[in-house]
Amino acid sequence: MRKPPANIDKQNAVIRIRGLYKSFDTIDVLTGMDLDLYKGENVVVLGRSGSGKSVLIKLIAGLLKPDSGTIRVAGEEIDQLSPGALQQLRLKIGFLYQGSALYDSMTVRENLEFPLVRNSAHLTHEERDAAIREVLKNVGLEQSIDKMPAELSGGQKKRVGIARTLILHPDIMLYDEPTAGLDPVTSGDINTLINEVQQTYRTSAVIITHDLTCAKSTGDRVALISDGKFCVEGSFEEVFQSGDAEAKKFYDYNFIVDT
Ligand SMILES: Nc1ncnc2c1ncn2[C@@H]1O[C@H](COP(=O)(O)OP(=O)(O)OP(=O)(O)O)[C@@H](O)[C@H]1O
Repeated sequence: MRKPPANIDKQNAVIRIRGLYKSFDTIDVLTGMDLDLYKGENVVVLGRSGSGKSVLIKLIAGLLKPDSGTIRVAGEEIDQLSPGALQQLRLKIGFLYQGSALYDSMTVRENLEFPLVRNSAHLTHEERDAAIREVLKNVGLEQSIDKMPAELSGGQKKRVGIARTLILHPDIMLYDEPTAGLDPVTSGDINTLINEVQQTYRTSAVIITHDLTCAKSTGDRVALISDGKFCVEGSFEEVFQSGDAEAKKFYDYNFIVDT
């Protein structure tokens, strides 16, 4: 699948990262990374295992602190924010964790109600119910409202995970390997959903993945990490026709589904 064109505002960077460094003990993970994510844009971040993709999105979400460099999210420099202000900013960010991170002992409805009760306490019971039904409809899972996570397939769990982040209407989505562990057809459905989310909710997104089909299908721009920074970025074709040695290795060992 080819990425449908998006409405991107190049004058408006919702994430701006400059000179980002992050180390753990003796490992230098990010070594001076720069990145802009524009309003309405999906950027796919590719990189080998251990190259720092998850560290990058945890830094963006304020879950880790940088050693140096700046990260501006929605106009705020996150390192400078008080805990309360960071909490407020986080409401603008939807984070889809690799394992979807659903509460196993709660139904789908309860999983979606949880963030609403915590963060939108003013809503009435009826308004909460309407919000849950609307978001489930938008991810194609209205019928599963009373199911337990154990009764759902991997793809359905991802959909509920996406619904749970969307219910707070985030401006920015961070997808951590959204197709990992899914078969190619279900992965294709998730890629389609990521693009629908971009259009319906006007989100900007960072999508980290190893999956080049996902990159090609969902990325308005693709950026490849090597040695702690981006070695090449551009459209999918630009990156993989660039002649960059890391991009070539990445491409040669991937299986791309062309539908
Ligand atoms: N909290 C932490 N403490 C110590 N080291 C960490 C921590 N988080 C990440 N690392 C290290 O940082 C490096 C980058 O990890 P990261 O999870 O970002 O890789 P990744 O590119 O997401 O890999 P994968 O594709 O396998 O998920 C790894 O060497 C990892 O061991």
